[in-house]
Amino acid sequence: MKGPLPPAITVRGLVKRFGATLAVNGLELDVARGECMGLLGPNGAGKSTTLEILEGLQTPTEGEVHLLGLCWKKDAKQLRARIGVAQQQTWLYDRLTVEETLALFHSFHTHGLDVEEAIARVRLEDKREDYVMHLSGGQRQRLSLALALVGDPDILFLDEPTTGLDPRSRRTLWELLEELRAGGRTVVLSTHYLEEARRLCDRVVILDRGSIVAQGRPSELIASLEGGRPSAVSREVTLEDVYLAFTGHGPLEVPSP
Ligand SMILES: Nc1ncnc2c1ncn2[C@@H]1O[C@H](COP(=O)(O)OP(=O)(O)OP(=O)(O)O)[C@@H](O)[C@H]1O
Repeated sequence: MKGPLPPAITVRGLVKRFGATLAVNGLELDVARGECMGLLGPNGAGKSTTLEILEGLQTPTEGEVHLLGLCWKKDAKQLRARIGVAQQQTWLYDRLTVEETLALFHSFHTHGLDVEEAIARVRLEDKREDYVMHLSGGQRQRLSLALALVGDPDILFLDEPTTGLDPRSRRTLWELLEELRAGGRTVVLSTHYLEEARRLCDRVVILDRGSIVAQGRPSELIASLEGGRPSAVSREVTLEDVYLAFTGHGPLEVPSP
């Protein structure tokens, strides 16, 4: 008899050192299937390093990482086919069109979305025949997302998917990501935009200096600070307050455990 499906991601005792720098310091993480989890934290907190280890692009110094019950050491080929990655700066061929770029990436996969479907998912139909070098920043980001989706992955990793975009392009991308979420895919994204985390993520993990300083549903984290609101702070507590409080820079006090 088949047992329950393994969780999307489990991380145990993850450590990554670069020389004297401790980039990730004993991380423990579980991501359920279909969950959208956000990694937040100040510059240098270890978000990209953590994502890159999950994506198989870096090897951990210590610890265990399992994705869909598989691990990079033994099951790299299988895992490659089951994850999609959109990095902060995806390297693209400027002299290919949108359609050609997707066809190329599609050819790397044995199954997945067809090119037309991937183009439609990110609403680039009217840019299909444009060269990549003529795309705007937001259109490039949407193409990167389509490239991550073309293999129809079980887990999608997005490293700061909307950094550098204007507010309208950011909103367009949020709408696309909300649709993906609704489709039940597991998503892990890193972001500096708290509004993005609040809008898209079921759960956020706040990292600081390689360790988790807080985690939970955005609404739970906000509620956890409500009691510590000093009278000087009469407005509603926001996710920004949570972020600042847990990284040691905010006006609200973190409740003692
Ligand atoms: N290849 C590397 N060699 C040496 N140090 C590194 C390397 N990659 C990351 N680091 C260091 O590890 C720490 C964590 O970096 P990381 O890029 O993971 O942080 P981050 O949270 O993604 O930051 P940001 O928000 O600025 O992208 C930093 O101190 C960084 O300088």
